[in-house]
Amino acid sequence: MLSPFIELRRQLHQIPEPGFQEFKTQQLLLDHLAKLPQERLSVRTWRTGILVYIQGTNPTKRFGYRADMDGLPIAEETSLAFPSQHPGYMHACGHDFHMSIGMGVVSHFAQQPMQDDLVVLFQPAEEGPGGALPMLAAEELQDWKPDQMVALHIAPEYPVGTIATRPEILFANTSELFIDLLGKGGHAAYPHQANDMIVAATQMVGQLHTIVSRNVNPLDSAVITIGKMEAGTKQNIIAEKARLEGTIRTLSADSMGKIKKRIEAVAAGVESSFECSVAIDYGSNYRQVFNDPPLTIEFMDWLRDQGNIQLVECTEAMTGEDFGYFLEQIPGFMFWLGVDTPHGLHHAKLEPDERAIDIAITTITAYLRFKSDKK
Ligand SMILES: CC(=O)N[C@@H](CCC[C@H](N)C(=O)O)C(=O)O
Repeated sequence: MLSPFIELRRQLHQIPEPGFQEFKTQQLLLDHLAKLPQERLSVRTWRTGILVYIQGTNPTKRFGYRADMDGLPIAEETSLAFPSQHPGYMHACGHDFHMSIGMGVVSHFAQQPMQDDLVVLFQPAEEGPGGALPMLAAEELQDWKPDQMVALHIAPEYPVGTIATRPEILFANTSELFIDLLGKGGHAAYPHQANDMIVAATQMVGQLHTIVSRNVNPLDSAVITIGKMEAGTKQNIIAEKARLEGTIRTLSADSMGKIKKRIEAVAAGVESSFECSVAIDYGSNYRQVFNDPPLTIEFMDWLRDQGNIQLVECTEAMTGEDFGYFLEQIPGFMFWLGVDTPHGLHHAKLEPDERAIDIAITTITAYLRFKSDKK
């Protein structure tokens, strides 16, 4: 028989929704919560998110676990028997796993409470525009703010039964990047009477790709990726507009500032050489995920003592996570959970191994109980 949390994951997998539109997801989670023993549970909603308070038996502290909720605009290409029912949307970053693990943690402590209190947060919009910062500021969280936070992210590259983490920086600083170029359209046969924004945009992409290699210290990692490019209406019309959409990733906050200055200089150059206008919008920006060193080292030592998990001390990743905002205000850490699949995060064929769900629930509940009993 399937574990109830694998079943829940399969239901969640079928209803991926964009950030702050996780309406069905929220309802499904609320329905699940309603079926649990209610004596120790209090539930609040915030926008499309949910906050669950589980009262301990003799609390002196409040722990927190955070799961993100949104899906991605990817058309699923997996061979799963329970694919997305929302065309063009997919849980391709494991948030269906993160939520079902969160529900597993709630369910465990609702039935077998620990001494301390626990708040489990189901947070919308991690992929953008970012739910963590407004959730942290929300009234609903103010009197429930945890003293320590933990979160996980699925990791396709590690076998099931593996946990990878490190003290200090785990994930990078990120900034979204939206660039709108406006020139002059015209007839394809009269290029001299127009300013072609396809040519300007492709030149600009080339120049943007020199920034990391030429302007950033090679010992300080950074990434600029343009993931989307839009321009033109028809093959014989010169494009008046073009739009580039991308993301910037850096390990140091200093490099993020430098890169933005260079992007603005490149934009000014494109404006003057193509006689066009270039508008830049940095969208939402996420703080690095900085794992509290003493808590992370304590967790890693505890994991080693358990003997049932393969612990990897990993390097930093250039992925971003708005959980970084939680860690800026509340000590804690994030870790990678091995789900062993050949396709990476944000891939249409991502098929994480579901055995990792129960492993994560067992590990997190045992760790929180160890922390709670350690007084
Ligand atoms: C773990 C993961 O894949 N996170 C996302 C976070 C998105 C950040 C933001 N919307 C951006 O694109 O800069 C990631 O893409 O790393």
